[in-house]
Amino acid sequence: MSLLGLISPRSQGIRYLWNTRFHDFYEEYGADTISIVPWLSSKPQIFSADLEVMRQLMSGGVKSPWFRYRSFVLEEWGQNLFTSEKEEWQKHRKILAPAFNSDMYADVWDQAVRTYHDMAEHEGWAYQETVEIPVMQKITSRLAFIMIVVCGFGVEASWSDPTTTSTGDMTFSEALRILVKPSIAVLFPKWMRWLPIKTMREFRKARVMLDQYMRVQVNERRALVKSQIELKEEGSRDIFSVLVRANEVNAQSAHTEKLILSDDELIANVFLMLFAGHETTAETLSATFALLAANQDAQEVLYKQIVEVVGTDRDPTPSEYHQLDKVLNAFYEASRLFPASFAAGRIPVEDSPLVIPDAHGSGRDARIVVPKGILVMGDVLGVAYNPRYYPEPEKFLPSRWEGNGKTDMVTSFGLGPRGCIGRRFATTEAVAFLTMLLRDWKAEPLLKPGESVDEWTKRVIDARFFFTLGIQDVPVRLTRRARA
Ligand code: HEM
Repeated sequence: MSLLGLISPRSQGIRYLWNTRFHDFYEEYGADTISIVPWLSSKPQIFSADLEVMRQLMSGGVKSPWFRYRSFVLEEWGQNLFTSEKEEWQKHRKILAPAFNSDMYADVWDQAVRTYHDMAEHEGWAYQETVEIPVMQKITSRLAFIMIVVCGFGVEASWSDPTTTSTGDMTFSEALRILVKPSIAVLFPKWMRWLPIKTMREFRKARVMLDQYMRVQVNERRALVKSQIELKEEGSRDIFSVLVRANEVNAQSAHTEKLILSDDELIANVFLMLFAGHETTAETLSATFALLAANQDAQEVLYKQIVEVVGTDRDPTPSEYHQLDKVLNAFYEASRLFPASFAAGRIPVEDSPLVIPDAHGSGRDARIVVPKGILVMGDVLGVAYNPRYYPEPEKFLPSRWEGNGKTDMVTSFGLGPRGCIGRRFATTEAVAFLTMLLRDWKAEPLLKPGESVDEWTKRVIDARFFFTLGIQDVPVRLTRRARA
């Protein structure tokens, strides 16, 4: 979409995709894939809410001619798994994938449980019967931040760490928080960071500090990992340590020496985790709380399963993840209704065929060739609200994910070999945290004076856009559940 398109009242800016998700847009043209031809200037674009078209665009691995639309935010730290294509992408994926293993997920689970206890203690919830949370995102964002800092970087972080920048030197945690909070600083040209504006100054300082810190860390961990390998000792399980270790092992092996990341690439990938995994998880979790608060029956189903599986007097263990499938399904359903990554832009690097299925009875599939350089937008929101795939798409129905193979239809984490590498990281964190919180508390809408639940739902269950799609501020009231 052009700048003019984004600001024109007819297009309603970036909310256009949200406002058209109920398919009137596609129905108007009798197709799930349409082309948009600008009146004055700029190239035509193709939009598709068809799952088959999305598969062709998004699933491609090393051979795919469909390159991702460039993301300046994710390029901030250099080439990484998200921004690279073809053989370069394959190299990054092969090195990173082993870090996402069952040990790491067990670590994520334990850390999410620990963080819940830490939060309850520091927020003073222990002796309260009700807790009012004006903005749930403040909780989920801090959780997601701690998770990625501890399990991604291997750095200690806790609920009581300061959240604002002190006037003295920044801590590592503070600097990360500045970079990770949705800031317009990343969107402006780099020279603008030298302007005498507080946000820009802080951003620049945090950026420089983290860069220096990470370079020292790479060297220190490399030395540590080398000695661990020699002594055949087990290393730490955070992503950073696992990557440094994989790099060292590969560097020592004649067969895999091509699978080595430079220091810059290593750092770029660790920061990518922070960006790709923080806001996405925090917003989806907040949406899950909002939807469960507005749908008490669905919340009771989860509560029942949590008590059946875990009981009320011990913490859940990582091996119970699969038994808590109703909790996972609620998170999946929230990610369908509020897909953080709401559109998948792809541009072919050569003229490329695209099959457009006959979704509305036109008689046959269309086979087109998309010229090199034309933007094709996989409309993730359009698919998520397409009644051909999800009956009554606007309803929050976690039970739609029950049954064998149903979760293959989860599109909110991407598709195929280029799908989200952090999917299990996010779902593990979510299931562990939801289990802990919903076992202790019943979540309900926190209403304004005189407001009804319907009015709350209208106000809150609505999209908000920044780098990703999120939900409006979620105000929730927690009431303590009686323990058996
Ligand atoms: C609810 C949480 C999350 C959602 C909804 C989500 C969604 C997605 C989607 C849709 C893609 C594919 C985008 C495309 O093809 O254009 C993706 C890719 C990716 N995600 Fe996530 N993500 C989440 C959490 C995470 C976490 C926790 C991490 C890291 C710890 C992560 C790391 C990545 C990376 C590195 C890629 C690029 C993979 C590749 O290109 O091979 N994500 N994510």
